[in-house]
Amino acid sequence: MSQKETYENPDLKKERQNCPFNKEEITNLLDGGKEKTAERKQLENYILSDEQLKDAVPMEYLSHADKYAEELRKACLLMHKLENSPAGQVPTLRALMGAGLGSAVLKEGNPLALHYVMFIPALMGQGTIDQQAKWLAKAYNLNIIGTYAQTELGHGTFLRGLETTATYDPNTQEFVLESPSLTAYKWWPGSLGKTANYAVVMAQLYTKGKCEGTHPFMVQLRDEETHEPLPGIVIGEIGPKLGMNTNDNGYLGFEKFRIPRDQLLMKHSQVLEDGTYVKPTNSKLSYATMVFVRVVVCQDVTTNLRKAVTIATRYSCVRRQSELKPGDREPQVMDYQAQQNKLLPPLAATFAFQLASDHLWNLYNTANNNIEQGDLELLPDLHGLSCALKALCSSEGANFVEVCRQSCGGHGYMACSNFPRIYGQVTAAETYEGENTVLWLQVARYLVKTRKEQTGGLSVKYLIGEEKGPKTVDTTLEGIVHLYRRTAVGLVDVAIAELEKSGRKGEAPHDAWNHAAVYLIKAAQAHARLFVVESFVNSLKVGNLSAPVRTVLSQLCELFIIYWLLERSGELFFVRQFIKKRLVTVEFQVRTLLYVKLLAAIRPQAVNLVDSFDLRDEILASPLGCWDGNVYQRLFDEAAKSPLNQSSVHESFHKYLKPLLKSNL
Ligand SMILES: CCCCC/C=C\C/C=C\C/C=C\C/C=C\CCCC(=O)SCCNC(=O)CCNC(=O)[C@H](O)C(C)(C)COP(=O)(O)OP(=O)(O)OC[C@H]1O[C@@H](n2cnc3c(N)ncnc32)[C@H](O)[C@@H]1OP(=O)(O)O
Ligand SMILES: Cc1cc2nc3c(=O)[nH]c(=O)nc-3n(C[C@H](O)[C@H](O)[C@H](O)COP(=O)(O)OP(=O)(O)OC[C@H]3O[C@@H](n4cnc5c(N)ncnc54)[C@H](O)[C@@H]3O)c2cc1C
Repeated sequence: MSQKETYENPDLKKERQNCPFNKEEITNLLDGGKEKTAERKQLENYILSDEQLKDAVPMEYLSHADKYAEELRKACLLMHKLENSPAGQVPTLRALMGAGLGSAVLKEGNPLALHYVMFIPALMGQGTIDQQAKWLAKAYNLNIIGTYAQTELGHGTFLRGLETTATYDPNTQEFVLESPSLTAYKWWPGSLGKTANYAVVMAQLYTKGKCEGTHPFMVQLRDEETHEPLPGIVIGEIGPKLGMNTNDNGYLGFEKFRIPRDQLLMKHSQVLEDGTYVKPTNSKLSYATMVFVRVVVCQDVTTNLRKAVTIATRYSCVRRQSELKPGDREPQVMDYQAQQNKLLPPLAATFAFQLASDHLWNLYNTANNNIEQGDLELLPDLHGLSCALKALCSSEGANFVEVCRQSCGGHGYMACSNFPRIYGQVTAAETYEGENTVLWLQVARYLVKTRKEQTGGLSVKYLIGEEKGPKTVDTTLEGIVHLYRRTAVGLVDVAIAELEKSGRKGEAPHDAWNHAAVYLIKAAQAHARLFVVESFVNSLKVGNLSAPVRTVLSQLCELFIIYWLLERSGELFFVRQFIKKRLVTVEFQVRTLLYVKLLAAIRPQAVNLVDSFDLRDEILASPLGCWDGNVYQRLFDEAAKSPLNQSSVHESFHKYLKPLLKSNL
């Protein structure tokens, strides 16, 4: 029987009556078309109907090692199912690696994720045709399993500071890999601890006595039969983390470990037999794998946020608490304006982030195709935008997930609510693939350069030339977007002024940069927000939307844009001409009024909107968020699974508590 034919909480039922828009239209929009929705549903049925992929007990009750073994069992089973998948191989892999369908089966992280998310992309992006011919088929067929080993105990951010060396020996035509210190040990790579037997390793390349910087090397780590580490390889797992505990992050040391010359991935730079080094056209091409992951992380974080918002919104319409009108029945907590203020901005953000991530994905594909043809023109814009959106979506996403958890009161703190796992994954994305502050500073570097040199890519065009648009308060959506633009330009100018002030005081450029960091980061964040709001507004202008869907999406768009403006109103004060014209005060008052009106207007559609995400109960994995709203029964059922409830008196009572009770302390 489908979940929709069973019990349905009466409050949720009421929320779902008279929905003014077609939910399916939004589902199709988010999936990328009707056919894509059908394909996704088919894939979900195929995967989620398999009894062997279900958990016998909740993961929280397993030991660290058992969790890993259990997730690996399911991960391998999923790979066996790949062949007969009703969707294509790539869509299936994408669904299984990320926060959507994959998370319904592998709740604590997929031990094979790095193989698909970084190892294969690194081979494709960094390997020559010959190298791809040698390893790609093996990797796709899972004859070998790889990871991406870059970060070390001593350095994650500063890649030029990596210590692992790969020294070319022309006599044997081999590279000798070495970890010269404890801090040189690779530390963090996912799947490295126990799963992978190969890795793309980033190491400082030495040839003819000279260091040529970090380069990617294909390295076998374990015997293909016994899985034992090869002689000269020191390997292990780094231990429990805040989340993602079955990604088996690991450590790796090299003791004069030799690999053949042709295991340097040589698509962009080469070492010839005699040791001659051939430079790449751009030294940052070896960073391309990170760019790919930054792009997909934006989509992944958005999927996770959608889960959190669905759980919190449904729960808030089932939960009744306190008194709104004296003497009346306790209201649904969603009817408190304070609760709407918590949940409707993240609901709107899921649309804003998805639309911006779609833009980034398109830019990535175009830029990547051009790079394959030797045209690197789009690379700076791709780097700037991928850093900006990765940092924005993950940081705002993590904050929103935490707000969703809080909006569920005590029950949101339960492990079974799924908030701890969702938060663990989203906050990890604030750190991995470039720590966010570091990425903001990369964005700022691009903005300052563009503004000063008056040349840059599409995403920074607004920094070139004089700003256009109204100079007074304009209450249209376009007017607000213009305010965002003026703020973004204004903050870059403030940061540049700060840099120049330090320069006039005689500070060296690197010191001036450090002393302007607060302004630089604000400028980078304003730029990222501008891109997101512009994407949202522009997406609503085009496309084949029905009038009711356009109405509700426009309300969400407006709410989101105003929400951010109010949240970040302090930043308007940095821009001098806003204060001069008393723009800030007027804007603030007008916007607050409108914001509150929009909360009330969207409130009745909150459940219908999260329903349109079409996230199956197995993906939400939370008694608080299930479609039927049978929250209390499901919480009780979850508690029944606790090992502490398997006997009326636990053995520890006899061992510890009883002697204490009987003693006379
Ligand atoms: C089919 C399957 C796929 C499906 C996927 C589906 C779902 C997956 C979703 C989720 C994933 C799930 C699981 C994965 C989980 C975890 C994976 C985590 C993996 C990792 O966590 S893996 C390690 C990542 N670790 C970093 O992320 C290090 C950060 N640290 C850096 O990134 C650099 O260190 C930096 C940039 C800070 C300084 O680097 P530096 O010191 O060398 O730079 P420097 O300052 O000298 O130069 C500056 C000049 O380079 C340009 N520039 C810099 N970077 C560029 C780039 N990338 N591209 C093009 N240009 C670039 C600048 O724009 C400038 O340009 P200009 O000079 O013109 O201004
Ligand atoms: C869950 C998870 C999975 C991971 N998976 C992988 C993997 O598969 N492969 C891999 O190679 N790595 C992986 N990593 C490592 C990850 O990429 C690094 O942790 C990350 O890049 C941050 O580097 P760091 O740890 O050296 O932080 P640090 O750079 O030491 O950061 C510490 C603090 O210093 C600040 N800081 C550093 N540099 C600057 C600067 N220039 N200006 C201002 N502030 C600065 C940071 O903002 C931060 O506040 C993973 C990490 C996590 C958490």
